[in-house]
Amino acid sequence: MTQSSAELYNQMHARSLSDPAGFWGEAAEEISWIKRWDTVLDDSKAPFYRWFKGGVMNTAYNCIDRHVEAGRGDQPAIIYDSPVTGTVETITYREFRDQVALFAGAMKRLGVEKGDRVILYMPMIPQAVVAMLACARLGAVHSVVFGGFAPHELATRLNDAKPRLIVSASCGIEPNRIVKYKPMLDAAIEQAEHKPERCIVYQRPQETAELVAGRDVDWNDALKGAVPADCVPVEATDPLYILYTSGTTGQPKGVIRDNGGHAVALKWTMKHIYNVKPGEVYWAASDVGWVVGHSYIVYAPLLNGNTTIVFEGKPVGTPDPGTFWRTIERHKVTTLFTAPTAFRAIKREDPNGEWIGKFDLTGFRALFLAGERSDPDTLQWAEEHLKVPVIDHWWQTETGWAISGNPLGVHLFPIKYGSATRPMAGWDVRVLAPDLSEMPRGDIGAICVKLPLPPGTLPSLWGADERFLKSYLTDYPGYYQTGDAGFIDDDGYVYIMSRTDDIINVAGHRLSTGAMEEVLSSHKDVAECAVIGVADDLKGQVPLGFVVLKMGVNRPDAEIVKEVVQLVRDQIGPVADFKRAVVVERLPKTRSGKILRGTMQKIADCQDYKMPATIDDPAILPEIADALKTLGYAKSHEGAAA
Ligand SMILES: CCC(=O)SCCNC(=O)CCNC(=O)[C@H](O)C(C)(C)COP(=O)(O)OP(=O)(O)OC[C@H]1O[C@@H](n2cnc3c(N)ncnc32)[C@H](O)[C@@H]1OP(=O)(O)O
Repeated sequence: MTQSSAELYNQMHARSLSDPAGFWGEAAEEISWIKRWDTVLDDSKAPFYRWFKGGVMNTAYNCIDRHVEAGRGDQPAIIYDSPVTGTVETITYREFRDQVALFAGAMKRLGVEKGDRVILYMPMIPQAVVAMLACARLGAVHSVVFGGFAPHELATRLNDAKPRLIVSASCGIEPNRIVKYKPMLDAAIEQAEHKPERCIVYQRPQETAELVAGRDVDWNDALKGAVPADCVPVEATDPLYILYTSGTTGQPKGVIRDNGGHAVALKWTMKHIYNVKPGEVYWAASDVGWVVGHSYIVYAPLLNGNTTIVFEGKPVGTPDPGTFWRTIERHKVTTLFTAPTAFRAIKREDPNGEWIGKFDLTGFRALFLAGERSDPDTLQWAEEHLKVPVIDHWWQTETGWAISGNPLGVHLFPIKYGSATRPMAGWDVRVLAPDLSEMPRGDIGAICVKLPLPPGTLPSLWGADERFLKSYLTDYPGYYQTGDAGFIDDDGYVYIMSRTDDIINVAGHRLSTGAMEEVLSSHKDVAECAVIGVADDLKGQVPLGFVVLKMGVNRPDAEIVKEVVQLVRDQIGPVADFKRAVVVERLPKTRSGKILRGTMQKIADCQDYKMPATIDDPAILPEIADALKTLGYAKSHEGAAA
């Protein structure tokens, strides 16, 4: 009797939980090791688990050199497609190996060694990927900072990661402006306590950055006379990169990714989750500054011997809403991965999908969505117009790859709108009540994952083991607390509904309202404040601020609002999209002084809410509703439902 593919998934998932060492030990055969591991899963220091302890390998070798040696030297490794500069450039695996080895040699000459940190502050150009892989080649630990962050955020990361070197570029290109990186880099270094020894700057034709003598080196000068560097053997458990993500305060969390477990897990996902074969063209339309960029623009496709697209553009406006389909046709992309917000932008400009029909998408097989909750309308629109499986999957910066999804390479489960389908191999997903009991199927609770987490997930936070324990492993002992709330239905489908903390998701970007409140509080006229995330048709959520002014301040409200908006842009960056704020007399609080942000958000989004039993002064809520109405929110608010 032949086994159905659904049974295959069931067996695979069950085995990955009952025999993780056997399961991932087999998956690790797909990776090239210099020395095999002593232990697949080391639990001797649980809850700090380590994968492939004793194993020695090099991630860059697995991403590049091994493919050249196996005959893929002439296959494109990277296609750089930049509608904002009108450039299309192809780099073969052989060329890529040579560029990476030479740049690694240049960094080595500047003193970068195994274990050193290197911060990359780069736009979406191939040099960003070259620099990432060059770090991996040397065993140096890269930390990529998204270009939409302001100098203050970069400075915070400099102080935490303490890099020896920064690699940057003269500018990024947004559709409406050139973003000069170098003044921001200089400002960040000025603000930071930790100063890097050197900076390498890639000068783009659109902008020439001024270099600081003795500290900054032009990318091309750094390469002159450099000796190509070999791959440095690293322990499987050595860090490959640090990627910062929003915490509940202004201090972001440095998620660590190791080398061995990461390579094993990501290679596995390409076949089992994405159903992509070596040699095919895979495109994650994101940014290397996010985990999607790390995992699915860079490491997973390269580990799998795919061609990856580095796309410097936006879903609309560069130049039109057909840019995704043009790119798929031009490069014969089989699989696209992007955030739902990108599709909402396209749908808004091309509601009938007319641009899709203009291109030949014959070889296009699947669309994957992640980064925020996929709204059913957008997903159905994509299904209807693309006529391929559209798969929502759920994961986080911390996890590095999908917790829950639809494993296209094993079995395509029927799609249920609003659900990220089933847990992937290695993920023992549970919905828990605060007393650790499991919620009945269909009931909402805290989504947690029973330890150990599979390979490729965060082993800790950079220099912050205690924060790692407190943030993820303390409230639900024996489990990883995802910070998401949701439920599992009778068929085992996972539904993610909301966050359990103050993190909001703006256009697929994870942001802390607490960090924004810290910025607002620093304004000289602000006595207290609150920031909430309100629903937005395009971006999913956008932040909205309330400020209470200090006694005696009598400047116009509009002036102060303008200043606080600018302050957040200057301190966090344009990516926060903090453009809406209002001055109020007072904030609604509980009798113990806790601001009722959840209630304010419900009023803004015109949702029913219950009058909190602990509210100090119920009369404040109508004041909040009136203030929200001035910004176009809470339009149909008529008061509390109960
Ligand atoms: C699964 C694990 C994860 O969640 S990893 C994270 C996954 N998330 C993603 O991949 C992000 C998906 N979102 C996007 O790619 C963009 O938001 C898309 C959809 C392309 C829209 O871009 P855009 O039109 O620029 O809007 P936005 O909200 O991103 O930008 C807000 C303001 O920030 C700016 N910005 C953006 N990127 C940069 C950059 N690299 N450098 C400098 N500035 C940047 C934008 O220009 C915009 O500025 P402004 O407010 O209009 O002046």
